[in-house]
Amino acid sequence: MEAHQITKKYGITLALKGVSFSMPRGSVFGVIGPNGAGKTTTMRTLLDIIRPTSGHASVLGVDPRKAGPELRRRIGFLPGELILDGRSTGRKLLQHYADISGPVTKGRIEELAERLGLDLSRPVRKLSKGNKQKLGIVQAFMHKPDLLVLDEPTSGLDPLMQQVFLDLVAEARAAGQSVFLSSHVISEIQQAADEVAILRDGKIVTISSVDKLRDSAIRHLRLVASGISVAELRQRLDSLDGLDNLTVSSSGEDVEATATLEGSIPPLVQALSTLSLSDLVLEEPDLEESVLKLYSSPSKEAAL
Ligand SMILES: Nc1ncnc2c1ncn2[C@@H]1O[C@H](COP(=O)(O)OP(=O)(O)OP(=O)(O)O)[C@@H](O)[C@H]1O
Repeated sequence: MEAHQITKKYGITLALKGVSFSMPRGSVFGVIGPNGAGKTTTMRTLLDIIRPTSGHASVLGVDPRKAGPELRRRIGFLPGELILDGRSTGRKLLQHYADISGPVTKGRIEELAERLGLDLSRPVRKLSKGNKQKLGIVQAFMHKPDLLVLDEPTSGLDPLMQQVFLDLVAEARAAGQSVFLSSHVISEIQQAADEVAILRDGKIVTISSVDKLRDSAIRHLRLVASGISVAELRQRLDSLDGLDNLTVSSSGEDVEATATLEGSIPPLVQALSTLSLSDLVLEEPDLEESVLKLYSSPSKEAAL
């Protein structure tokens, strides 16, 4: 799937300001961004539910504006706001969708429903929000489409069901299907996606592999040293690249320092090598913190 400089205006609101990306077939591509960033609008233009103001896209190698039901059948779409016929039972509704976008392998709907703990015999109007979302997930996955487009797929799902969903994504990927998903949950993107785009204010701020994003993420540092003054320790750490939010204080005989570290570790290890340390903690990179920084900081507008 490819997008080239897509813009979308709603009246005077410029919802998309030139969105471009390329997603290799068979990969899982995640989009994250704050509310109103343009995630849903991006998906809708890719699926030709709405027309872009300018720019163009290619979906499964086809221009979605020119493609008909044949392309739609190759796509499984889970919209952010599901509108379902409340009078039908889940089973009837899914059968109806299967008639439109099938073929669906016999037993597939039941298998997915069972894995998600979804009762297919209940009228849709009596289902909870999470159970309606499960129905949406089943209809997106059931016909094993070449491309899955999923808008906030785990919204309303409990942690156990979120894991089932992640399993379904992993299986789709293993079967060669492509997955384009949006999420507010960074850990979910981290687990599910190969690549992640961060969308902010109608623009892609960063496209990066999840591994690269993790490498560039912020770590928290805490150390306790003895035989050194507060001023000396501060001086030694202050000059390190990527070290921020440094605090140094004395506690009895010892000196304690805390900081955040963004970037490589060896210079830090070298700076600490001659210290007499009684404690040293360098936490797991905090992807969430790095991403939230990208949501708001104008200085990070370059691809990682
Ligand atoms: N039909 C519409 N008419 C007018 N403005 C719209 C319409 N749909 C979206 N917008 C505006 O376009 C911008 C992008 O909205 P969009 O729904 O794509 O964001 P989003 O990233 O999906 O947000 P969220 O995380 O809250 O779902 C917002 O400023 C929104 O108010």
